[in-house]
Amino acid sequence: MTSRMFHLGWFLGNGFGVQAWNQEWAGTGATDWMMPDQYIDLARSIERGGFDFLMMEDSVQIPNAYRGSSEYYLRTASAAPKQDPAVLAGILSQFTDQVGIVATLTTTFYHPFTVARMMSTLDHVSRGRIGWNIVTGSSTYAAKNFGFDMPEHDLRYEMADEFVELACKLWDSWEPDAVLADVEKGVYADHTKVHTLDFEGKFYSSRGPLNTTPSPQGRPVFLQAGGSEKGKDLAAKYVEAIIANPPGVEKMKAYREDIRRRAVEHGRDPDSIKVMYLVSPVFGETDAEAEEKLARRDRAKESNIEGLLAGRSHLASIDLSRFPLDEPLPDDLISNGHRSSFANFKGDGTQTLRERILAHSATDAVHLCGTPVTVAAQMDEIMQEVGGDGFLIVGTPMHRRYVAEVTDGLSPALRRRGLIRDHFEHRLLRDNLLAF
Ligand SMILES: Cc1cc2nc3c(=O)[nH]c(=O)nc-3n(C[C@H](O)[C@H](O)[C@H](O)COP(=O)(O)O)c2cc1C
Repeated sequence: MTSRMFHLGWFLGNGFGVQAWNQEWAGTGATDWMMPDQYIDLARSIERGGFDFLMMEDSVQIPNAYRGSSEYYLRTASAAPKQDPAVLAGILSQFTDQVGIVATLTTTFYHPFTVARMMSTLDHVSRGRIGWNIVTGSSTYAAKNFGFDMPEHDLRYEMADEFVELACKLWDSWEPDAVLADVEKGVYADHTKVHTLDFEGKFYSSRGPLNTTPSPQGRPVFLQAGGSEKGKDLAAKYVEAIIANPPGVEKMKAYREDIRRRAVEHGRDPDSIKVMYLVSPVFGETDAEAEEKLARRDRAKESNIEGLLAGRSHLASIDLSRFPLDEPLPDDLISNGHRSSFANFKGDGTQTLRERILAHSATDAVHLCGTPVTVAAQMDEIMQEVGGDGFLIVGTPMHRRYVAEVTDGLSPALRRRGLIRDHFEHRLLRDNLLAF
């Protein structure tokens, strides 16, 4: 049986932040992280490697969850400092031609008009290659930077729904043929085709219209990564790609079936939403070398419990230093931050916090390990089992050597099996993403 092609994205998990700054192979990351160069190299490499898009994480705070302090995060440059991914998206669009560029912008802290205008501008300057990772944010401290307390988890999704509705209306406020640019007659736009909205919602209002013209894609491609019930519903209603991290092939399959069912309930074609699974493959010159590397990484986790706890505390907005390491977390502990990821992390209550922190991976739905040829075969088998639609590679560690392993090792191996594109058929990100 011939395998179906699948999609690849690259997830820049620490956004426009400090990457592998003090590790082997980090290059000049410690001093140059705030400059665009390494991201330009990354974007060009994944374009060569046939990826659909580069997705940049974002958050808008210096974390303070672990021990109620920013000490760990600032000492280790963990999740902070960080710059605005939308600025980087604009730069990357000028150094690439075909790959999609996805920026994260939060619905909880920004205004729909700001996001609609920003995305429209980026879609223009990239000639139709922009995506928006729609997130509701998770950190109490981020909310405080904007002067309010973090709204409750499900309420944030209700706000996000109205946010996207209004943003769509703003993108549609110009009819497609409103721009004439008639130099001879001296008429730029037909004002009768540019409409005010006078939108009055529960959370947002806006007069409109948008003060920029319709962009190549009309609106950005929508992506989303929340896996709670509300998160999945928002995704099923609006997005073209959902990022997921359900552990193991069976759960991956069930997750995809669930999303496709929800999409149908929203009157959509289930093939118009791609489910992409987080993975961070480990490569070696031989399978044995890759296994050894993976084992070394697992051993390194054991000596970095504090770092792992601090990371989880940040994502969950819960100070995990308060809980005994050798007992399970309390049953009734739920997160107002990354709710579904935290529930996955907690497990079924039979393992202690220490066991969970060592066992759970935030970046791997399944473990991929071996030579590029071996990993390509593993991906083939998993995708056949799951049914689609692709993988989102998390660069850990995020440095140029790892990028090369993926784009110049794995991508050619996947191409030889006919699993990923060998050229971009279309100009627009949406068309490439929905092409198969
Ligand atoms: C792969 C992945 C990427 C994410 N990227 C971001 C991000 O850049 N910024 C952010 O605030 N939240 C991000 N999130 C959080 C989700 O979008 C979502 O808001 C969070 O997981 C809570 O949703 P849930 O409770 O529905 O799971 C990400 C989650 C995942 C799994």
